[in-house]
Amino acid sequence: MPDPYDLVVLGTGSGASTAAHKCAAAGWRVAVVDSRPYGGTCALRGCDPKKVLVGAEHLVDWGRRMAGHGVDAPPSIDWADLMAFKRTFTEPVPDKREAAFKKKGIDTLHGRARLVAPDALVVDGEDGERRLTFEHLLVATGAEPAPLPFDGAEHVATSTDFLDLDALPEHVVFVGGGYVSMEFAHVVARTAARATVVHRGERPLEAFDPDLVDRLAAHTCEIGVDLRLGTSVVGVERHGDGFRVTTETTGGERWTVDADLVVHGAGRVPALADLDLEAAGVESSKRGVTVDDHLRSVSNPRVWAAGDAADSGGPPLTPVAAHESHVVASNLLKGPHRTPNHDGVPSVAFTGPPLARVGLTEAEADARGLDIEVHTGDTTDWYTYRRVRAEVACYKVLTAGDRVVGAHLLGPGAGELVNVFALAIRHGVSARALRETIWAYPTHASDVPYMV
Ligand SMILES: Cc1cc2nc3c(=O)[nH]c(=O)nc-3n(C[C@H](O)[C@H](O)[C@H](O)COP(=O)(O)OP(=O)(O)OC[C@H]3O[C@@H](n4cnc5c(N)ncnc54)[C@H](O)[C@@H]3O)c2cc1C
Ligand SMILES: NC(=O)c1ccc[n+]([C@@H]2O[C@H](COP(=O)([O-])OP(=O)(O)OC[C@H]3O[C@@H](n4cnc5c(N)ncnc54)[C@H](O)[C@@H]3O)[C@@H](O)[C@H]2O)c1
Repeated sequence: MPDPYDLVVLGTGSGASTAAHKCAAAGWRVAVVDSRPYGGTCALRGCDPKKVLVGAEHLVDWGRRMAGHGVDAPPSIDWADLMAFKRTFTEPVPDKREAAFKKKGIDTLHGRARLVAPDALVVDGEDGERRLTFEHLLVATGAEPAPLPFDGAEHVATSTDFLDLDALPEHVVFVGGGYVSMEFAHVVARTAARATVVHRGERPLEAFDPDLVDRLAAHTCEIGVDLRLGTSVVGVERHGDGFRVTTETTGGERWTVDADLVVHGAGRVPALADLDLEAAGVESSKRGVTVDDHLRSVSNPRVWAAGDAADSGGPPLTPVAAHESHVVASNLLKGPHRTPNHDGVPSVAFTGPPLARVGLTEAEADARGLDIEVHTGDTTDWYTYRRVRAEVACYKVLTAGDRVVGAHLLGPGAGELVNVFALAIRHGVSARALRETIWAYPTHASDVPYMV
């Protein structure tokens, strides 16, 4: 294998792949390194397997809502079968990804990477340690579950463990009330099992519109999830065949709940801990590798970062990691000229129904001093939502003059519809243009003119 490399890429997920492929296509000598099977979080342990489970959950929920309205016997989830179906998506990924790298002439290394000098690293693999030197390094090591600062943290399963369960235990307690916990709790609620979410904040899904979150939170309780707000998990211990979870409310009251499984949904942090960045003079913060506007390390010009491991100001989401990988590739090949554009990045919590946002919240628009108009309403009695017997559906769209600056959607189809508003925000499509577009009917998008 040639050494030094023009580019070594740490990671094989969304933040890594584009840069590796583009630089190899330009004739660079490239190596990729991963300590886990190739493919990264999204394809193997995140978005893709999660959405397979969510798809089944939505089918069960829709079937339940339609029961007695032309549909008999709502479907039910067979967990083992669903997991087998999920694995048809995840299992082929590592070999396919590695073969694609190799086909482009990229060297593929397996093992844990650690920096040892400003231009060198060591890969600790099955065949022992191997030292590599590089002209450029891309850190795309992603994120990992945040360390939990309480006794018994070793008993807490990760989202990766949850997504690979052969059987779903009777009662699952989730620590935290963000994306992971809320999405998984809604899946659990559509099985024979029970879910409890223990969240320390006053609302779950804190980055979303508070009014829509309140509706979703109420619905979450209605479908049987025990949602404990203003409550922190402060300890987990073994108890019989399961676990006892100790919690404390903001008022200082202690409460315990017994669980068959406790799952970490308490946030993720950049996976930099054992990279030894200091050895290469690479500065980082708790949000990732400290980078300039071009995603280059501020302290070591050989080093670049993209995705969840980069302190780029972008949210830790797959499309952002992929976009940043493009930006790094472009800057590596043509010199630093491109900056990432994080405007109008949509985000969806795939609960049942999904909750989506893009652009600014009302509070963020106020903080920027924007003179906004708020278009909001309950849509459960609109045709689109009555037809599927939606129990909860609403929207809030923010405009400043003729400009759409934020959109917040809750209800079936929200995860697709938000992309229309993302297009408008990112490319300056006016509210008037959205009203005057001829949308296919009847579709979720055909409601857009009534929302702006
Ligand atoms: C359960 C879950 C669900 C999610 N759902 C969504 C969703 O629906 N939509 C969405 O947009 N985002 C979702 N995300 C977030 C999304 O998965 C991430 O933002 C995205 O995968 C980040 O890509 P990345 O390339 O930065 O990192 P990753 O895909 O995490 O890749 C990093 C790679 O680096 C490797 N690595 C780390 N350290 C080292 C080392 N020292 N040496 C060698 N290799 C190393 C890791 O093994 C990993 O393969 C979800 C995340 C989770 C956990
Ligand atoms: N649909 C999606 O796009 C999707 C899905 C899953 C994950 N993700 C990504 O993964 C990241 C991590 O997701 P997540 O759900 O783990 O974290 P999160 O940051 O969304 O939410 C975690 C919440 O847990 C709370 N918390 C922390 N410790 C606690 C404790 N001891 N007791 C009670 N509450 C506690 C925090 O206050 C926080 O609000 C997200 O930021 C997101 O970028 C995205």
